[in-house]
Amino acid sequence: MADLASRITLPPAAAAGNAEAPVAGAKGVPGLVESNYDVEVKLSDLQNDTDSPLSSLHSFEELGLPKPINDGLLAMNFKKPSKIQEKALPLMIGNPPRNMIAQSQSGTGKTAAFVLTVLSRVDLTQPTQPQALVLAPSRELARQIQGVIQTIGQFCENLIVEAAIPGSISRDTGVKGSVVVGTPGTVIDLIRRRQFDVSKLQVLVIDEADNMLDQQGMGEQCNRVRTLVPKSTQILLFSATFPDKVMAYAERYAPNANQIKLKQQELTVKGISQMYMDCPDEQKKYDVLCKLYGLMTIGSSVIFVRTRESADEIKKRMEADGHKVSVLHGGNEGADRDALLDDFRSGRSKVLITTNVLARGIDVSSVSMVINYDIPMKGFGDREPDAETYLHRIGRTGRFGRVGVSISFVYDRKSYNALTQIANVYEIDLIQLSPDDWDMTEKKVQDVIKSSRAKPDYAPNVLA
Ligand SMILES: Nc1ncnc2c1ncn2[C@@H]1O[C@H](COP(=O)(O)OP(=O)(O)OP(=O)(O)O)[C@@H](O)[C@H]1O
Repeated sequence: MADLASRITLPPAAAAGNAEAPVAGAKGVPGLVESNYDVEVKLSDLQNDTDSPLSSLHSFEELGLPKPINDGLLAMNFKKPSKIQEKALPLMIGNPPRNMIAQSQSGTGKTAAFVLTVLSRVDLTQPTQPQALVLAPSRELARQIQGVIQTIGQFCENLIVEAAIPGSISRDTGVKGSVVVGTPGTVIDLIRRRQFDVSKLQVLVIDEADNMLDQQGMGEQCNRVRTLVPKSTQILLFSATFPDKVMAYAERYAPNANQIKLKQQELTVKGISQMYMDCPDEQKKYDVLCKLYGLMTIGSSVIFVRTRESADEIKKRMEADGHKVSVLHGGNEGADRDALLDDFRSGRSKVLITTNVLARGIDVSSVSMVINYDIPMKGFGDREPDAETYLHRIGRTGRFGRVGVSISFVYDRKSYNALTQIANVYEIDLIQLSPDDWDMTEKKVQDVIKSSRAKPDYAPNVLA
């Protein structure tokens, strides 16, 4: 297994985020419980470094957004825009409205970029008339985005933000929000049952657009939504990844769009130290996972596995071995899923086992470690590595300048080859961890995680 091992040159991620000032997350988001644990980064340095995706030359005020929106940004403690916010916002809020296809690394503030556009377009003299629709691939992400809109929009009088996710709107009520955030299946059902009037829609945002427009997945549903909204609706497509085969379709979905794209080598986040563990066999993967438990609970951790069944199975085994873990996947009831994620956000649970359902978009700033217990593979045949999902999974850590560790487990030729291919796609050098030299493994992981200087109590929204 020489290929991966010979590429051990990634500089310690610690260098990317020298601890100093706490960074605001989506704190105080209504409906979302916030963590009392957080890590610190020197954001001011990153935002002045022009090579960083967090940098900008301008302030939010220079964008000319209405005062209530600027007040919301202040309340979030967003001092300066990130690069994607600085570049995309002027193009999106201008008139006449133009479509946008925007790509930026995970955790760099794409949500606020489209949320500010949505808020600048809605006419709140008609607060119950749906005017903006945001589509997301999971209920968890839809709820999170709803919370961000409510927080940034907290000074926008009469703003109503509704979630259109399974179980959120009963059959005898209509959608009564100026902004609606939902999952495609539920949104289509609501439109078909005439509970959701889309005739006055100004903006349609598709978050995680490459995933959403993929014809193997929710592409058909998103297409239907597109045909149901007015032709003049401004279309905004956002993601950290846009593989070529989806990009061609995206350009048809959002014609004449302004485009902000990244090169393949720019996609990884510098603050994430990407490591891998070469395990002797499948059984040892579990043993190594348990040994890592102490390191996982320095901050919070997410363990990604391939199937719901293995998620449940690993939870059972870990609990029997005395470890406290929780599990969230698509087989759980909606209300349970909400409660499980709220517990994880608040730090009540610190190790979350999940499937790809949480691979995209979820923003929990205390996550300092991501484990790929199974390497992500595409489709049913499991033949091809899923490089996009890998990037989104590891992007659950290292949010907005923070540092974090990802550890991918390999144990046979197939998993090893898959990880090698993923590393080649992004031209990344993975750091090898040895299951036989535990002292060194602990040191390598701790060096990164401890450099993020975990604080026991979170000081909400205060930037030094
Ligand atoms: N200008 C800003 N200043 C400070 N913090 C910010 C700013 N913009 C966004 N953030 C914070 O950065 C974090 C990551 O933002 P966000 O969730 O929008 O990332 P993203 O680019 O959508 O990531 P992903 O690709 O994983 O969906 C959030 O906690 C958000 O509150």
